Formats: sequence, C-alpha cells, structure tokens
Amino acid sequence: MQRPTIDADLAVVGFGKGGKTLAAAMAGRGARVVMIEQSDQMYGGTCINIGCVPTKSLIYQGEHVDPHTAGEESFRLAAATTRSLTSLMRGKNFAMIDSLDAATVVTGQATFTGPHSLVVRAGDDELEVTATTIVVGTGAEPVLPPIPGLRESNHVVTSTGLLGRTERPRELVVLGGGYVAVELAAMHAAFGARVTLLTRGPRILRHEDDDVATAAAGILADAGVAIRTDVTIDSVADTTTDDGPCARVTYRTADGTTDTVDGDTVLAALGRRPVTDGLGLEAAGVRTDARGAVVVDEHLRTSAEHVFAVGDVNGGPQFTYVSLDDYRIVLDQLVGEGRRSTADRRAVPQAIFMTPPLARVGMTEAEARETGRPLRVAVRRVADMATVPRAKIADPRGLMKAVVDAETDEVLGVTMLSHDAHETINTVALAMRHGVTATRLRDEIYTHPSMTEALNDLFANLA
Ligand SMILES: Cc1cc2nc3c(=O)[nH]c(=O)nc-3n(C[C@H](O)[C@H](O)[C@H](O)COP(=O)(O)OP(=O)(O)OC[C@H]3O[C@@H](n4cnc5c(N)ncnc54)[C@H](O)[C@@H]3O)c2cc1C
Ligand SMILES: NC(=O)c1ccc[n+]([C@@H]2O[C@H](COP(=O)([O-])OP(=O)(O)OC[C@H]3O[C@@H](n4cnc5c(N)ncnc54)[C@H](O)[C@@H]3O)[C@@H](O)[C@H]2O)c1
Repeated sequence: MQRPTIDADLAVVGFGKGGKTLAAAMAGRGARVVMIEQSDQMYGGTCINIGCVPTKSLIYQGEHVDPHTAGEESFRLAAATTRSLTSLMRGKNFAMIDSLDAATVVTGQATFTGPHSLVVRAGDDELEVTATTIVVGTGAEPVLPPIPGLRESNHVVTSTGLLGRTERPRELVVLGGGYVAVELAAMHAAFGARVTLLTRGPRILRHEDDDVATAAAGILADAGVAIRTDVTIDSVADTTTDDGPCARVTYRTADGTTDTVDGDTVLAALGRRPVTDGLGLEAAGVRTDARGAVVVDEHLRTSAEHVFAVGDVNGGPQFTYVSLDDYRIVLDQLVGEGRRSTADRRAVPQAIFMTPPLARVGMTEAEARETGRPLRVAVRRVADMATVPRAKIADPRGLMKAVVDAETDEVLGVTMLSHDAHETINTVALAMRHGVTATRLRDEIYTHPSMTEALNDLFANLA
C-alpha cells in the first residue's frame, strides 16, 4: 500500500530552538512547512522539556528552599512546579506552530529516503514528506562511555532521567565535571542530597582558568558537594547496603589507589553528542564527521545544497542561543541576502548556573597567554569590591577576572563567578563585539547598586 504523502516547501526535523523558530518564520511568510518531532513530550525541544528550563527552575527553587521544610518535600514541590512549567511551555510551543495556516506538525520519527524525501514513522503508521528544502535540527544526546556496568545499572541516569524524577535522590554520585555535572550536583545539594562528584581531570570545569575553577570548586564544596578530582572510573555495579539498593562506583585516584562510592542515583554527565544515527542522511547525500555531527559550511548548508543543519546536531557550541542564531543564518539564506554566517559570531557568552553563576565571554587567561600577546590581567574577589553592596547583601562569594591586550586595550576575555553573572556578562559581550576598550568599560556610568558597576572596579585593577 502506498504511504500518504505531504508535499511542502520546507520540512524541519526536530522541534528545537533553531528548527521551530525557522518553521514559524517561514510559515508566517506563507511557505508550506512541515515540522516533524518524534515525541509528543518534546514539542519545543531539549531546552524546554529536558534542558535549560527544568534545570533552571529547579536551581532557582533550590536557592529559595524553605528552611522549615524537609529537603525531600521541598524537592517534591519544586519538581511538581517544574513539571507544570514545562508542560505549559510544551503546549504553547506546539500551538505556536500548529496554529499557523501554512504549517503542519507531524509527530513521528523521520528518516531520509532520498534527497528531498523523508518517511515519518509513529508505531505502525507511516507518512512520506517531500520538501524543496529540509532542515535537520535533531539535537544531541548524552554520551555513555564503555565503563563496565554503566549501561546495565538500574541506578544510572542521564540528565533527562534525573530531571524527570519527583523524588530527590538520597545519595547522588555525579560522573563528570562539566556543565550538566556542576549544575545538577549544586542543585541537588541545595535540596539536601548527599552529593559526590567524580571528575577525571585535576579540576572541574576544564575549560576555565585554574583560579576560577578552584574558586568554583570551593563554593560547591561549601554547599555540600564532595569533589574527587583526577579520578578514573573503573566500573559501576548494583548492590544493596544498609541504606537499601544502590550502585557502587569503583574508581582509581591519581596515586593508583582504588576507592568506591555508593549512590542510590548515579548521574552520567559525560558530554552530549549529535543525534544523527538512524536519520538516513546518506540517502540525501548529507555527510557527517567522526563525531557524528552533520558537516556544514558557514551558512549551515550541508553537503547537499538544499539541506541545512541547525543547533547541536551540526557540532557547534551546544547552547540554545546558538541554535537560535543558526535559525537567523538559515532564514537569511532562504529569504534574505544570504550574508549572515557563523563567521560573524564574536564574543559569544556562556553561563553555568551554579550559585552564584559562573559566566564567561572571550578567552580565559590561559588561552590569551597562548596567543603570545602582551597582557594585562585583573582578578578581584567580589567581597573586596567596594562597588557591589547589593551583592554583599545577596551573595558576596566569587571572583571576577579580566584579560586585556596591553598594547591595544582590547578586552580579550572576562569571567565572572558572581551574583547575577549570567546577566552582567551580556553587557561585556556587547561591548567586546563592538570594540569597546577596557578603559572605556572602566570609565562608563553604570547604575548603583548593581553588579555591572563592578566593571569600574575590575578594569581599574588591571596589572
Ligand atoms: C540538562 C541540560 C541543561 C541545559 N541548559 C542550558 C542552558 O541553561 N542554556 C543553554 O543555552 N543551553 C542549555 N542546554 C543546551 C541546550 O538545551 C541545547 O543546546 C539546545 O536545546 C539544542 O537545541 P537544538 O535546536 O539543537 O535541538 P533540540 O532542542 O535538542 O531538539 C531536537 C529535537 O529533535 C527531535 N528529534 C531527534 N531525532 C528526530 C527524528 N529522527 N525525527 C523527529 N524528531 C527528532 C528530538 O526529540 C528533539 O525534540 C542544556 C542542555 C541540557 C541537556
Ligand atoms: N548553562 C548552560 O548553558 C548549559 C547547561 C547544561 C548543558 N549545557 C550544554 O550541554 C553540553 C553538554 O553538557 P555536559 O556537562 O554533558 O558536557 P561537558 O562537555 O560540559 O562535560 C563533560 C564532562 O565529562 C567528562 N568526561 C567525558 N568523558 C569522560 C570519561 N570517559 N570519563 C570521565 N569523564 C569524562 C569531561 O571531562 C567533562 O568534565 C555542554 O557542553 C553545554 O554546551 C549548557
């Protein structure tokens, strides 16, 4: 029997930030758009359902735990609020596309069958979608390295499994020292879980300078996260102790000693890789690289002229706002002047939502030193900055760091581990993008009291 077919101007695979925004923009211009999403629990993509929104909701609520309520109960309430929030946003996202006359949302898993055709499967149902232009926005998924017992354990979860929990873990073991590991370790500690974090390098947050990562680790330790560095994870095995069923993680430390830690929950936060398996990209002539990422040019065009890839799947930085910028590039290709490109991206900021948050734009000091440029560097403890009284009341922890070219006065990078850092960093990023010098940032007028005014102090202390 022949499959039913829909013909469209644009087919988008994956309801993530870049894909959905493009689908809405194109359908709004009257193009016939088919938006394909494999799960009815994922309208809106990773960020809304299993990424930024649930983590940030739980982190925020963890920062405001009622001291009179037990941690488990606070967590239960926070999880329920978070679930309502993601469910509301999922519904709104579905409606945003579904309500457009020119758009059709199809729920099922898409696979390429030819350069311009996809089959979408949901159970026994199959639908063929043909389109002039196809955009792949299938995101990324957690990596589970071949550590013996990791996949087999009943207690190991990825961020998706952990964020789906309504009960707080009693003893959480976190494997990894990056974004997901730090955010979820800090959040669970704030709700009173016992948390142990195992990381393979000499410190967490391997992309940051030593002084910054050490300060962040100190804050996490004070918040109750036990951090073990230079660890090699040997195995995970399910067992039962006096506390009940759990997983035992066996690891080696730098001096070769073997140790173990038990957790009723073990979070594998060991990186995320692009989702391209089973997409049938070869049928469309779309190439992938060794990591499975779709290979794209600076306009996000793949090796097939009419197929684009946006978001995590194209191997770029894994952030929602980068996926959004990918949308702008593809829209410009489809209906604009075709000038916008990934090469335009400068000073893209990032933030890890521990408490206080850690945000950076541009280079670390270590990266800047590698360029061989003459540098001036300022490192200031927030507690020593006379200009941030509000932070002294709210949260005096952390430090700020600026790295500047000593000859040109160009700001090369700023790191903030401080109250409101995720907001303040955007001002610095904008300044860097528009060539505002360190001296100008030092002498600008900022509101008082605010964290931004700390820039007066930071840039006055370059040495
Ligand atoms: C725990 C966590 C916290 C995060 N926090 C932040 C944060 O605070 N800030 C930030 O900027 N970024 C954060 N990120 C990263 C951010 O979520 C991602 O970079 C972003 O969501 C990627 O969007 P995307 O457009 O690539 O697609 P995604 O949003 O990943 O969407 C891809 C969609 O494609 C669907 N799909 C896959 N294969 C198929 C198929 N064959 N057929 C049909 N549909 C398919 C999937 O179901 C999914 O819905 C976080 C990530 C995680 C995991
Ligand atoms: N606030 C945010 O913007 C935010 C929050 C969460 C996630 N994200 C995005 O999602 C991406 C994925 O997050 P993530 O934390 O999973 O990845 P990550 O790349 O940030 O960290 C991965 C960690 O796993 C460790 N690791 C990898 N393989 C290992 C192994 N075999 N043994 C031991 N350790 C190993 C690495 O050393 C690192 O510490 C991030 O890079 C980020 O782009 C962003």
